[in-house]
Amino acid sequence: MFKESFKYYKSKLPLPSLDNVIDFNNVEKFTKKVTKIILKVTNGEFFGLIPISEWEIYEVDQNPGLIFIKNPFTTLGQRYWTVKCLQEYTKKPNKSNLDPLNLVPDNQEWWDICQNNNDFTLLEKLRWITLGYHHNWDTKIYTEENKNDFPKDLGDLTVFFANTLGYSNFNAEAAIVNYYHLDSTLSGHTDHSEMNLEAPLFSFSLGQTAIFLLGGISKDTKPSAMFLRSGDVVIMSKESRLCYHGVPKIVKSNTKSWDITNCDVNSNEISEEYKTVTDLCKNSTLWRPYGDYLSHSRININVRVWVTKKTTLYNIVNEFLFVCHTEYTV
Ligand SMILES: O=C(O)CCC(=O)C(=O)O
Ligand SMILES: [Fe+2]
Repeated sequence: MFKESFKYYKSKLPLPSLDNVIDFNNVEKFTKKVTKIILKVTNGEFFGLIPISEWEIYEVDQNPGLIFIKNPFTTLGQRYWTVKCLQEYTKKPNKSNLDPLNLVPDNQEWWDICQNNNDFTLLEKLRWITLGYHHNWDTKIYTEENKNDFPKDLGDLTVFFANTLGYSNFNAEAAIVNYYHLDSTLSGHTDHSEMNLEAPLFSFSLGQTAIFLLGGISKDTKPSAMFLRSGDVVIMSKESRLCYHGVPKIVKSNTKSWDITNCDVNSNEISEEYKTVTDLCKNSTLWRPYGDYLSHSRININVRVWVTKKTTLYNIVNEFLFVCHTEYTV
């Protein structure tokens, strides 16, 4: 069933109908498929995010544990993470699919070469990078020998989401950043290599829109299809943590939420840690190549491992309380 849906949405001829794809921008149409979640926590702030009290959060009824947060990022927040994913996280010692191809000389950076030489071919060749504990694609394992420091800013962001959702001991230790173009797909898979399979996965999307499929623990379950747009956050927790998922199609978005200039692009209250990159984001000339990239690509940051097992009584109680305070139907 998963494969069938994947093929259906991937097809170019005939093009699929997108009528059944859950659209959180038009949630009234899907009241029988999603449940709105009201958080207990309403205060707390994090750089680049709108206040928690304004977050729109849903759970997909057919997939308990699949939590969707409709773009909680500000314009500046989306720009910040885009710049980090293209210009900084792509640097060594982080690993990428380009490493074995030897296309980037040791003393140079992928993003700089692409920009200086206008090298669109090299730009499009980047498909993934890994951060922290590097996922070994051949053995599908993480090891102590194959790890680097996890970026503090991305760790802090993910922990902020985890704490807000009731995962009070979450510790971001590894991530995969996926780079998609308009013809890219990601076939159905489960993420089961992590040592701690109880910890949720956090996924942050930027740029073009994905059709995301989430099925069951075997390929026999018909998956739910949903749009993931720029800024949307998906959390695969509980029963959904080990379910089959994939991206059969990228669709061109008709809005650019990373380009709404009257948002907070000019905001001044930015802490030192974020200042250099945010200055770049606010400068329309310096921002342009990043905006151009987003206009034909999608970036997905998948913070996916919590190697350390930190189940405490406090954790269990906290997660239980979170569930108790959430249920109500749209
Ligand atoms: O791009 C996405 O939304 C999903 C990525 C994913 O499933 C993965 O990196 O394991
Ligand atoms: Fe995955």
